[in-house]
Amino acid sequence: MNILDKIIADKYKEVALRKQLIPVKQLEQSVLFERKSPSLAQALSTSASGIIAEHKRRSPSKATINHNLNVQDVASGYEQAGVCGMSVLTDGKYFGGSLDDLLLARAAAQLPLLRKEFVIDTYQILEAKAYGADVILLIAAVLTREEIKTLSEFAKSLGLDVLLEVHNLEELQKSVMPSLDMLGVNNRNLKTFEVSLETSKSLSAEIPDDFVKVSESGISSIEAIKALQPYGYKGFLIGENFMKTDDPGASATEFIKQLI
Ligand SMILES: O=C(O)c1ccccc1NCC(=O)[C@H](O)[C@H](O)COP(=O)(O)O
Repeated sequence: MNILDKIIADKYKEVALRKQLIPVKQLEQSVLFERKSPSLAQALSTSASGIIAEHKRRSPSKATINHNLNVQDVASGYEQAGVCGMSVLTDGKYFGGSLDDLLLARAAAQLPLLRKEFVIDTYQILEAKAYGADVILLIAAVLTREEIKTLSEFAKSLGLDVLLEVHNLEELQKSVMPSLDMLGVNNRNLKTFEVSLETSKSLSAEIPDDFVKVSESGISSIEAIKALQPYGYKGFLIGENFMKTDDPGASATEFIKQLI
């Protein structure tokens, strides 16, 4: 079983338990349900930098990245740096994140927030809205076309943007549909954890122009972004490169200053 299969098997159990504890009605009563979400896709399409900066304590490929930060400080630091959006990992077991992280990021910053989660159920999209997200991630590798359609249309009905993540051509071809806003190519091979920007480069021509293109993972230099821009990428999801520092906001500020 690869890591993604393990994460998803755990996620089905977790979501079933969460549903028992907090009914849908209660999520819908969150004051954040009334909030109009700013669009990350729109922010990326008009931005000179296109940075989506991530809050990431640890991951299956890196046991420790940074456990010494407050998510609220990271969120306000990223906002001051001028990033287009922030990605908040909410998975606990594999990434050390939580929905509370999302809520605290929401309280600290106005920028578009992505709930970075392994979404397999509409319930998680209601949670995303109730805890202040503006964007959800759907991962093509773990969803059927029908599931992608149901989940993305549900997210759109709540006013959320949808980022669909692919790793290869097969995943891309099965997933393209109008209820998606952004297509993300993940440069990390989830079997070997190796990262290669070639994945983004080789898939770019297959992504229809209607979608904002996002390159994800393994981006740690201005040169990497300059190399991806000619392939049409407008968004760049960066986690570890900022989070491994003592002050991710300051490091994003310096990065963007050099980029634009
Ligand atoms: O990061 C991992 O090890 C990982 C393993 C299995 C599934 C997903 C994983 N990462 C999620 C992400 O997509 C990244 O956190 C994100 O793209 C940022 O990547 P990086 O800049 O390389 O930290």
